[in-house]
Amino acid sequence: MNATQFKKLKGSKKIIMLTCYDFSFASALEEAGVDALLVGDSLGNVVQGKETTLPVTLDQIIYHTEMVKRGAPNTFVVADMPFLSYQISVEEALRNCGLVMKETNCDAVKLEGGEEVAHLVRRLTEIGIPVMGHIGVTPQSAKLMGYGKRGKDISDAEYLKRSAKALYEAGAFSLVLENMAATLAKEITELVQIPTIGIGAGPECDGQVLVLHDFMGLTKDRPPFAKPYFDLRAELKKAVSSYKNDVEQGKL
Ligand SMILES: Nc1nc(=O)c2c([nH]1)NC[C@@H]1CN(c3ccc(C(=O)N[C@@H](CCC(=O)O)C(=O)O)cc3)CN21
Ligand SMILES: CC(C)C(=O)C(=O)O
Ligand SMILES: [Mg+2]
Repeated sequence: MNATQFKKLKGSKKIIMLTCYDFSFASALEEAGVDALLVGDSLGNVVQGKETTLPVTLDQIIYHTEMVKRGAPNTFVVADMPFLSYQISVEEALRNCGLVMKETNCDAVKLEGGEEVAHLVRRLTEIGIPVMGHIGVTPQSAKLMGYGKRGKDISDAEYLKRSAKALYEAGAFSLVLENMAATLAKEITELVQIPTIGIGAGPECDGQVLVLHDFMGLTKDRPPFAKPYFDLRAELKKAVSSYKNDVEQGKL
């Protein structure tokens, strides 16, 4: 699937997306039938144990994306551009996004920001790099804006709607809507002709994304909107105790 085909999923099916950071999970998630994998800069939190996504480097995103695409060669894989890899200048952004495409075989890049990055989305699209936008809570600006729900007052809601429109018009093939009022996410989903992928943005988006470790019930602190579908922490405790019994009873 290419990004133009991905775009056409709007209105035809709900898009199931998870984050992923390595080969084995990528392979298992492809087999499980997810539509798309995001190599999120959330790897800073769930893989590296950092407090924010800010320390994640371009090399780390390349390293993880290359492994994920190898594990899921037939799945749409998006690389999340890390902080400072696309904010300095259009030239640096084109070089860094291009490098990710060259070195990982991924299918698209994602970058955070609203109308203020639309010019960059247009340039990337012009050179053949598909861009997924990301508005609402944007963790790379959490030191400035925090993680609180977006779009609660009229001026923020207007900014987010203008931004969705600007990113769509600049050529973005899809938009992540993170932690925003569900009514606003619904309006944005109706406003743009590209699929919206929600996380904490209510049920009316065209698809949903969750951080894999939250989804599996592995993270201790997860955002209030992240619903676990498995209790991996509890299952690991049970499995370790069963392993311990086998070892102690000389069964191995
Ligand atoms: N494990 C994990 N899951 C995620 O979904 C995730 C990450 N990490 N790291 C990158 C970003 C950060 N995200 C977050 C993190 C926290 C809140 C959160 O706690 N929101 C509260 C308000 C907190 C505040 O006001 O400061 C809320 O009620 O919305 C939301 C999104 C989503 N992303
Ligand atoms: C939460 C998703 C959308 C993300 O950007 C990430 O995992 O880094
Ligand atoms: Mg991210």
